[in-house]
Amino acid sequence: MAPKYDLFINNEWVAPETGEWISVENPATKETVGQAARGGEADLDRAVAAAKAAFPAWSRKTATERADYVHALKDLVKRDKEKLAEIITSEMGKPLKEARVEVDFAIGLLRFAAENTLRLQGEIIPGSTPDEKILIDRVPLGVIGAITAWNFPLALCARKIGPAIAAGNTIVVKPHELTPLASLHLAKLVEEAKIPKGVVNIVTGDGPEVGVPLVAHPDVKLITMTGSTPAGKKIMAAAAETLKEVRLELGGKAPFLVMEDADLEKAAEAAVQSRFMNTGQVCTCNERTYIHEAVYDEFVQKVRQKIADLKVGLPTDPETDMGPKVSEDELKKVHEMVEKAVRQGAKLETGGKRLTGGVYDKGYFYAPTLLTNVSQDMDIVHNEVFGPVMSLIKVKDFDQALAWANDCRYGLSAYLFTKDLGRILRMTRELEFGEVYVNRPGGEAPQGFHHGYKESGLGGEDGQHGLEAYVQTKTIYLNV
Ligand SMILES: NC(=O)C1=CN([C@@H]2O[C@H](COP(=O)(O)OP(=O)(O)OC[C@H]3O[C@@H](n4cnc5c(N)ncnc54)[C@H](O)[C@@H]3O)[C@@H](O)[C@H]2O)C=CC1
Ligand SMILES: O=C(O)[C@@H](O)[C@@H]1OC[C@H](O)[C@H]1O
Repeated sequence: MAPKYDLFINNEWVAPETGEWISVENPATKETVGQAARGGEADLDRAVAAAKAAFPAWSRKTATERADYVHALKDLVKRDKEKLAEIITSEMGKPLKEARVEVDFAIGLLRFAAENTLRLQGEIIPGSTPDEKILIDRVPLGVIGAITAWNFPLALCARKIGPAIAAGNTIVVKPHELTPLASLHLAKLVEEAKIPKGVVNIVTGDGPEVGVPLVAHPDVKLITMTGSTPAGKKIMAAAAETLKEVRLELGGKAPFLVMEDADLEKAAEAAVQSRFMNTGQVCTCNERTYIHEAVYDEFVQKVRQKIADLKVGLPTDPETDMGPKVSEDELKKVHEMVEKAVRQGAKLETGGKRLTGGVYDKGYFYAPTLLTNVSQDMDIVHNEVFGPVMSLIKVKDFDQALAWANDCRYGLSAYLFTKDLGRILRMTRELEFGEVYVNRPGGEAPQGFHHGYKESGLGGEDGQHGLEAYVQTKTIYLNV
């Protein structure tokens, strides 16, 4: 039977004040796989009050004590890896093998937070008199508000909960309304790990009813959000009312540069993987592939074959490489973008349509799509597709590739395939992206730093820099 979840507030499961629940749909079958409470503002207020009440005791625990709790949570996630992967797949549609990778990533994020909270060091600097010392301490902020997207239902939650609580804060999480189930299972593990009440609270519901009051709440000190650029801008503007810090992980439009000296086989493999992983629904996906004209034809041949080899099907089938889009709306958005690109002169090599027949009729399956003859002025080169559509653009040299890569309002990830160290060094200076993959496919590490420039966001997450986002400095002029 599909599970029905209440809200997780103060380590208790409480019914929403709205008296309503959201049905969560499997995008591969349209079956209901669970129900999550439709929270409202009063629920959110209760959750923030619980988090605020929990803060003094939690922040007074030693870093080691907090780390032990986060380790315990991580161990339970590890224990439930298969169960969590199944939940992710059922609510989001990514192939089970990718869902397992997501669980491993969540484990890595929790592990990093637990292992590194003792490294949140302060500073001692000379005072203004011989007897004075100035201490710059690092202290937690208080209640954190976290808002997540649907493409990584578990990892995005872990990415925010781990460092926030390890650093001594308490947290209220609003998962995406399409995919709340993995985070609710995580809430059960928070309970089992005996993390004290009120430290982690999960309020499900949609953006206007839970997200908006979370951002507006005066007792919430920092908002960390993953999602679209338009929503991120609204959140930033709303947070200004209470002068809250915001950390925003937003859209991307990653360029993938393939130069004439690249290992073409590896580049083609990585380009396809980085485009079609999670059905193209990752902010770091290869959204536009720039290929040097000397190797363009050979590269097209290689990616055409690799795309033809992709098996689209039920995400629970071990043979499946690519599952459905997450929703009907998302599928339509992608299809309209492809149609527009073709109207603007792109050549549709393969795909470009919804898949039908057999299992496809039940879900939101879109054919892996290849567009050639794409030019820099087309809309598809500038707007985030977030779907299984590969756009190939021919460039005459590295200068043109760099210029076109930077001709973009986003600045999260980029890819470069070349053996030329001079080009690699030049790219480090000139490419306007916060995360660059050189001669490898995408996929960030928990110890790295996931940070977008321009309209891709603000602040960044992961690693030591990401952990430090959850503390503020306190300057103490110490005189005895
Ligand atoms: N950065 C990324 O990795 C992601 C980017 N996207 C992009 O966003 C597009 C739309 O996806 P959506 O799910 O509609 O994203 P969205 O940005 O609307 O939703 C993300 C989260 O923000 C919440 N939210 C939305 N508006 C809010 C507001 N004003 N105040 C507080 N919370 C708010 C939502 O309830 C959800 O939990 C996708 O097609 C894709 O292009 C989607 C998912 C992840
Ligand atoms: O939201 C996104 O798409 C990214 O932040 C994504 O989250 C987990 C993946 O590893 C990231 O690329």
